[in-house]
Amino acid sequence: MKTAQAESQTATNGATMTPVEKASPQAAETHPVKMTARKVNVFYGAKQALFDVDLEIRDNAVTALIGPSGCGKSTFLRCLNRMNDVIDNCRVSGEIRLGDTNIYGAHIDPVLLRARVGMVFQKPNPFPKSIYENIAYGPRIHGMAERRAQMDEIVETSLRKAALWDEVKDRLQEPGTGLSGGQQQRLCIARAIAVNPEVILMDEPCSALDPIATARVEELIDELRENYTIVIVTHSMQQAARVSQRTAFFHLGNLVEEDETDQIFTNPRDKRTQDYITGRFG
Ligand SMILES: Nc1ncnc2c1ncn2[C@@H]1O[C@H](COP(=O)(O)OP(=O)(O)OP(=O)(O)O)[C@@H](O)[C@H]1O
Repeated sequence: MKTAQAESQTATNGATMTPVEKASPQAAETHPVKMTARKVNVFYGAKQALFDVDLEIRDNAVTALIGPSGCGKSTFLRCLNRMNDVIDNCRVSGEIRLGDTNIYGAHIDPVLLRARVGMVFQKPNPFPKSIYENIAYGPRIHGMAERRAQMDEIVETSLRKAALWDEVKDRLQEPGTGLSGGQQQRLCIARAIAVNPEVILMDEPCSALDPIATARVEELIDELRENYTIVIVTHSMQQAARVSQRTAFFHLGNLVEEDETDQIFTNPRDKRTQDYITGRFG
């Protein structure tokens, strides 16, 4: 695990945009709220990992979750599509809404929820199937295509949205695992897009990628926010500054502050945030 200071010295290698160049046509605080967390507490057995987290996640914006290792970023991310349900000893309390829907309501099917709130993981994890089948799998189990031509269209559209189509259109029947790491990660993003999500969660999506592949995925994230709500966990403050409009800083299981990204990095309200962004602890 790199310290914040080491990170700040190295992470710029993958940059295509600096914070000042970042396109921010409109302050994200004016965007409608897409997801709302209220008094979220998470326990792994007797150990509490999150404490009364309140957060509003804005539509058509990228929200970055930052903070030192073990502060609860991934735990919070997994609350947003109930991925913590699959961890045996994990218990979540509080309320999380997607639009008007309480996602922890008794009537909610987590499989359908995860189509609306998709996830991209740290390590690219394509299925051991063809590029085509990686994309077609989700739409098929959700009954989204009756005919082959419809499925072909979903596959092409998803790959285009993930900026991968031109690189793979002539080898759709080849294994997804044969792509480069960066292409595999874009394939995983295409796979998430294929089931028409509203929100895409990304847990350190570039940590296994080289600087060029990182830059490509960051550009893609910037394009995707036009149509999706994106929440990204990152250890890189440079990445948070490059790709996000809102940033939430976590420390020891508490959400310390959340604001416009520029505000967090130039004028944080809390001393803990200040200490973290200046590399005093990591
Ligand atoms: N499956 C688990 N079982 C028990 N404890 C867990 C589990 N997952 C996470 N934790 C604990 O919960 C706390 C928060 O972990 P989490 O992975 O959410 O932090 P993080 O900020 O994402 O860390 P990192 O930056 O290192 O990935 C940590 O103390 C961690 O050890």
